[in-house]
Amino acid sequence: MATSAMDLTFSNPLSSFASKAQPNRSPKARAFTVRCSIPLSSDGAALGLAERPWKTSDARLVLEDGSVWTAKSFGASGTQVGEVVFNTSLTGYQEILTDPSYAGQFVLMTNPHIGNTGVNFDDEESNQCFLAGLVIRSLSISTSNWRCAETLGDYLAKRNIMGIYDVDTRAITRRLRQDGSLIGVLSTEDSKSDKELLQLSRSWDIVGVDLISGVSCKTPYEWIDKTKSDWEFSSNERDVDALHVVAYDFGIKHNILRRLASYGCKITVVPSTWPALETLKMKPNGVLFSNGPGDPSAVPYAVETVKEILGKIPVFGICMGHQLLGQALGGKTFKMKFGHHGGNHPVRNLRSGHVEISSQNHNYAVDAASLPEGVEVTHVNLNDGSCAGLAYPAQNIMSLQYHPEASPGPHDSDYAFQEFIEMLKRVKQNA
Ligand SMILES: NC(=O)CC[C@H](N)C(=O)O
Repeated sequence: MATSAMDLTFSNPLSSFASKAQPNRSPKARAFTVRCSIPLSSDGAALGLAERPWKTSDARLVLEDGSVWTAKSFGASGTQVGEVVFNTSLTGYQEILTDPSYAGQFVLMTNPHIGNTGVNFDDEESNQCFLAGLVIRSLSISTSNWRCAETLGDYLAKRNIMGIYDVDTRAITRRLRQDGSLIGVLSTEDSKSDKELLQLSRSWDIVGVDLISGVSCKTPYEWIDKTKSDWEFSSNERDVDALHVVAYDFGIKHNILRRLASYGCKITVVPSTWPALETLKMKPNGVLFSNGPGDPSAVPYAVETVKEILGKIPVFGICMGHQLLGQALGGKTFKMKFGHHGGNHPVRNLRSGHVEISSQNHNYAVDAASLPEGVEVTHVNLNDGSCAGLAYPAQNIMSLQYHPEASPGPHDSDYAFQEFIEMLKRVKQNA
């Protein structure tokens, strides 16, 4: 049946409350617009019944444990293999889709309703979607957000990323919690049997694979963008005499760079294979080792680079960067059962005693017991007691297993950037 895209404007039932509470709010905020498709009869008259504005073809997700989950497809079609992980964030699916650390993984969102805010120009965490695919319970029939530029389905289709909906995400999450992360194959191709897909899932692995070389930039570049005014909740002190930070791109999220720029840093982003010697020649005030996908044990060349820089320049490691630092200091990393993926992980800062709610995305962790003397565990994940942060003050080293740039997620951990800046200033003053 033919459809006609149209905008429907509704008055906001909360508008009288909103206008009393925030008298300066623009009148626009009192109405909202829903983009939807109305099925048309042959003579073009609207029938009044909403029809789903995306194609609905059948898809299967076959897990390595032999289970087969039928679903509807959106985004790209085809056959794709990857590791299935669940993410408990309630918001921020666009930042999650563009987080390069998800390369090789299917992200299953536990929040059942996804797509309602569409996608926009501001929330990209990188220039590409590197994840294997998106698994959700229900795809929103409409988008209603003032920043929306495109529907989620169109966005994924253009980036050739597969998505499925109408799948029992609670049941799969329980299975992953019980059995650990599983490899899966997602397919829209009827010609492939369940058995073939199962074989494919069992012949693929994510452990021991270097995934950072596929997502890192190829040549160095300068970064200047800052976070917007809604992030000015902390001091964001701007130094006239800017601190120069070299950021190793293992799959870096843009908000890490935006936060550093907002704190007054001049930033040079370098590829994962950039020699330590070249970095030392640049005489930066600090080095950042970024987040990144995959197994930290599969990238010994990156650990070597970190080792060559430690003790010579103050460093900050985030997520993969933290794991590489742990290894460079002589510690070990291990694969967790199903990892931490979400915007609601409680972490205790052991120095201040404060608990922060943090944004996390990792499947590996540093084994705190393997770390040499002098290395301090500064943060602990309160869900499972795993190591969430390290410091080695004698060598001006600090790191976090989670995401202080909080995109998406709560801003509780932003102070870590301030601590990094203070460390750089201290070292600079004492030089
Ligand atoms: N966000 C990240 O940097 C992830 C680190 C690593 N790839 C892991 O899964 O543990």
